[in-house]
Amino acid sequence: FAPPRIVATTPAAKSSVLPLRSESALRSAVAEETFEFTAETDRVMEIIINSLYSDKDVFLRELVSNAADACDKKRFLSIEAGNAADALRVRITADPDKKTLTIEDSGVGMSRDELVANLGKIAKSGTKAFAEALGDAPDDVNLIGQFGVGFYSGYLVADKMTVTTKSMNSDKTHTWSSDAKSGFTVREEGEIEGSSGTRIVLDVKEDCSEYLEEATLRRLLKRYSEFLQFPIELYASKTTYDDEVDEEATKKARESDPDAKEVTKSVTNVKFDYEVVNSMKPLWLRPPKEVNASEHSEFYKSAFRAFDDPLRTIHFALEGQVQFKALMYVPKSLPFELNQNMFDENANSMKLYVKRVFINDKFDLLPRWLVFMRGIVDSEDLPLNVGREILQKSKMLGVIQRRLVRKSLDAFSDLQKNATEYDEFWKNFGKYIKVGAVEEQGDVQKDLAKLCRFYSTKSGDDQTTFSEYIERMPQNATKILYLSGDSREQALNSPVIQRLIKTDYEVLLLPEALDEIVCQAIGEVDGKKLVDASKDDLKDVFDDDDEDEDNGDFEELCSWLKLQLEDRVSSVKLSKRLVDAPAALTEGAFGMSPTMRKYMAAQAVAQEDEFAGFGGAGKPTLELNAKSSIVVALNNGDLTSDEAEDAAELLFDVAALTGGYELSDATAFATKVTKLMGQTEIPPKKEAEPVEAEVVE
Ligand SMILES: Nc1ncnc2c1ncn2[C@@H]1O[C@H](COP(=O)(O)OP(=O)(O)OP(=O)(O)O)[C@@H](O)[C@H]1O
Repeated sequence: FAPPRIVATTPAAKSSVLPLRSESALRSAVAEETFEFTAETDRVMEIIINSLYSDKDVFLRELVSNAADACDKKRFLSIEAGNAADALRVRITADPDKKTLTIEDSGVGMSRDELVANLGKIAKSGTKAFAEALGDAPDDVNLIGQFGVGFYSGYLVADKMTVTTKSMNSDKTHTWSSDAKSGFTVREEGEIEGSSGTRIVLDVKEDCSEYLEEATLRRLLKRYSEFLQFPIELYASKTTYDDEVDEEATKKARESDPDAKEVTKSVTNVKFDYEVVNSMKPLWLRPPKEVNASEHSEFYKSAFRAFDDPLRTIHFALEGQVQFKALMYVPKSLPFELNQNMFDENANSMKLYVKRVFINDKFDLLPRWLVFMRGIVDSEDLPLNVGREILQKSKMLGVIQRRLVRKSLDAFSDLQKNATEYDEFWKNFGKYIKVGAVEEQGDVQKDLAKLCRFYSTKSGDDQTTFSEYIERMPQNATKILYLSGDSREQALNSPVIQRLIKTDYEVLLLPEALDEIVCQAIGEVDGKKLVDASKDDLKDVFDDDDEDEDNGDFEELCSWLKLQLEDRVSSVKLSKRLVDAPAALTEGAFGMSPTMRKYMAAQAVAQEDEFAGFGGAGKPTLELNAKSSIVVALNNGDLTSDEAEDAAELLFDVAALTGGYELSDATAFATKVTKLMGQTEIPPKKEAEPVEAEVVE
């Protein structure tokens, strides 16, 4: 049955959510202003209209979630003001004759300024990032929601959108309208009695008429709005089979028997009315065991605009002094917003509800290293109408936070049981875990340390955990050694750990400054101290401290080198750690590794603060390899010669380069190397062998 044309007298219009005047009355209203979209918005709309055409369905999810958000806001504001909010609902009406689809809500609505601001520019992340991401996946409509361009997705199916809205805080009603090509107009509709709300009318494109069909709308709304807390009502047909008196048959029957009973017949009646299509039972209130994976998946996708399934689901209720229900998801991929800035404030997606009322998603329900988690907390005891600051400090919130962190840690540690899953997790969220290990203390830090992975001299392309490292440690060994570097290869090739590698003592290789900060913060794992291999004297590692500390036959060379390199080294001594390299630079216990020096210097530049110059703190020690031919030659040579001076400089520069330090004067280094190359004798060209001509028959 074809759905009817909607006229003013149908139940639909009578019970309109937003009590507006008829359309002609609206049109007669006053002055209209014309606006241009910001350049960014224009670009996004262009992308939406031209490239995102493969899954147009999402427009309905976007517009219905905006409508439900508006209802959420109104409910919250009404409670805060001590008023009862009137019936909150969202209504969807298709008119196949006019080719319009209308989405109405009785939410907060928008004032004129809000209309211009919210629907004139991109709400959140901006087009640049949007367009960049689309570069890789030009057809991925799921990105729309993630970029906060939800409203504009309406243009996937509509040539024109008209938004009529009345704000909770204003008596005036305004209409926004745009064909997405030539900016938008806003006009005032004059005073209209009644409550706030928004009505969006889409002029549906010729080739999108399926979105005017009841079956399509019902299917999509079921998918997208099942978990929304307000009634989502679709204007739909209802067929009833009623018994009616069959006059004709009754008359006939009574001709032969005047006392015959009325004859009835069954008739089909089709009525149109609004029908609630969602169950409105929040998922998190249901007993965890009764919610299956596909329900979680649907909920996760619709509540958090995700496009893949969650990696893990954490669903629990806490009873007792503090009561709340929580539902958290570990995402499978890094949420888009975090691509640009790993702690983007807008990326926080933990929603706080108090007794089923949405409060907001801006609370720090989790420490910042868990910013990637998505979820909902519904508290029974938090006050509904208290300011954010007070609530943020409340003890109850502290209890909730601790519990959420604990449950998250349990889930991560459970993930470790599945190597493939954990690899994926670590690739996406490893840096958050590391930041957590730096910022947390006590048991939480210990648990985070268990989740950390690092490259090592024995791990190859895989990474190792502290506990795997400890299992491989020699008996009685007490130190977990690490070395930072610009890259894994650079650390691996550093002369500082040559002998450790030769003697099979494992060293963690840390290619990022954060890794080193993590090791320093953790300090100790299962009683084994974490020690920087370039700072430690390694006495107990090599077990050969019988050799005394003095520099023996090299005493004079060491003192001379110290004088030569006075501004760059704090001391010069014979080394126990070297195998092939002639020399290495090492740091004292309180020194700073080259990686850390560079990191601090970069921070100082970035922040332009008092740390500037900090990178130069402390001088390293130059350690010499007594078995190296160049060191032996220097020791036996004339230290007053220019050649000895050059060799001393080169010795230092090579040690600095291989250790990951930056050369202070690269030109001087190049000059010396060029001079050396000049002394290299390259054998003369070999006589070319006469080539025998091939005989072609
Ligand atoms: N039905 C509505 N009622 C009231 N305000 C609305 C409605 N629809 C949109 N808005 C306002 O317009 C803004 C922009 O909406 P849009 O969907 O483009 O982005 P968003 O909802 O903020 O971001 P996201 O889509 O990522 O949630 C919203 O933040 C809201 O303030």
